[in-house]
Amino acid sequence: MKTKLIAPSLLSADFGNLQRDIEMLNNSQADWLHIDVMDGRFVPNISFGFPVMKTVQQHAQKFVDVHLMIVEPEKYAEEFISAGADLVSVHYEACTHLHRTIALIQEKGAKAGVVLNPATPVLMLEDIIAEVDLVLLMSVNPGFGGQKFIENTYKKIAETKDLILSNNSTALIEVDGGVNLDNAGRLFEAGADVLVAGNAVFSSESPERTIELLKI
Ligand SMILES: O=C(CO)[C@@H](O)[C@H](O)COP(=O)(O)O
Ligand SMILES: [Fe+2]
Repeated sequence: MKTKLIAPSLLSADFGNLQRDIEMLNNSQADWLHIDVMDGRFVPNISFGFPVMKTVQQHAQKFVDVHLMIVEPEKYAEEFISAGADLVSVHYEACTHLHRTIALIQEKGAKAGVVLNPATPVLMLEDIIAEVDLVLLMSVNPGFGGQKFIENTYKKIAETKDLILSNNSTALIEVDGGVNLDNAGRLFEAGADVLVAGNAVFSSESPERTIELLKI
């Protein structure tokens, strides 16, 4: 899979014009569509679930990247895969049986990612890194778009890269939260493969142009 991928987050899209925004992304250089699912329990916010996923499935022509910010994600992962998810990422902090949940996602035909909150150390992944397709590093505390990027993420990217290399893993590194035109280049240089961008894309004058610029 090629690196320097951009995954615009639909959380910052115009929900009254969701189909229009998905079509805009289809016609842009966006590589993935990032779908943030929040349950009001794992994070202090509620976003959307299956009805919105249905709209995404009907219109998206891009790889669909689902970020589950929910408790007991193992209960819902399969339904998100049936609804069109190509990749399902679950939080380390939300999984009692992470190994089982990763295997379940892969058995149901999707790629599986593990997500770390800003305060969770990378070393917690030592015994799961060989199994996952992607590590998603949160660079803000999950729950909301438009927050300030946490600088400690650069250190965590380097640690994740080392962990991946020392385990002969092919996992991608994705960074999510506060990504913008000022930090995207440095994040790719540090070793990120995929950058999620919500506010930076959707609050810009030209989302298509911003997506192009985020790759430079
Ligand atoms: O998972 C989350 C937030 O919890 C993200 O995917 C945000 O939606 C990214 O938004 P920006 O920080 O880029 O505005
Ligand atoms: Fe996200």
